[in-house]
Amino acid sequence: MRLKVVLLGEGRVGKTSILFRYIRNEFQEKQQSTLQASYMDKKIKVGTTTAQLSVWDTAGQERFHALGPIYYRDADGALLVYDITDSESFTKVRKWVKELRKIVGGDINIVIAGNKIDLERNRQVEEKEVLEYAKSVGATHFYTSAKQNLGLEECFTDLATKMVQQNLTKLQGLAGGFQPKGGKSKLVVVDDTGEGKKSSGGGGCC
Ligand SMILES: Nc1nc2c(ncn2[C@@H]2O[C@H](COP(=O)(O)OP(=O)(O)OP(=O)(O)O)[C@@H](O)[C@H]2O)c(=O)[nH]1
Repeated sequence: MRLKVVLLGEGRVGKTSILFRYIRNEFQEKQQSTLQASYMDKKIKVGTTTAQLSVWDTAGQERFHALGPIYYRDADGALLVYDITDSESFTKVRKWVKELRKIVGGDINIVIAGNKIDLERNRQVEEKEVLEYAKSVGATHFYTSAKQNLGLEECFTDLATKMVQQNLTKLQGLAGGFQPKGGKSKLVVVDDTGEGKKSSGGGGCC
């Protein structure tokens, strides 16, 4: 099962760092700003299902905001990242949630990550506010540190679990759609040649 995740959030909150730490276990103190979106793949196991995650990193700077839909419109899930030392970056999360719900729809899976938890002493975003907000929009919230490799496995596992469950439910729904009301499935052959009698009786082919 292939699943697409998009990382969204204000510039400098740590999206690229989260991606590099989660997939390659690398971290750079002087990570450059993203100018072009890119993605990395990772296999993840959820129960008995193996999913191939394509995790897309997007540019957070405001001037790139209009590009957002290109990356998120066919996403199965979004990881919305803010920096716990920057309250503006949390305000931006609220905007992303509204935008995603409006454009992609209510069923996109959302996880919120409060990054840079290693800088707790400089915290600007109140925990109570974040947790209440996350609950109100049906998202889960995790604290992460790309620098110290904290919370990332939990974050992606939670998002992957939601996406896999949603996909399995959709697949079951589709399979159910082919079941005739009577229960047993029947193959109905529709003859559109106008010579139905000829082909159905004789046992010959074509
Ligand atoms: N202390 C600390 N610094 C971090 C952490 N994650 C990222 N950084 C630093 O924050 C800065 C910005 O990180 P990026 O990963 O480039 O942030 P981004 O959200 O991808 O930024 P844009 O590409 O501009 O959207 C870099 O200097 C990182 O080293 C973290 O968990 N803790």
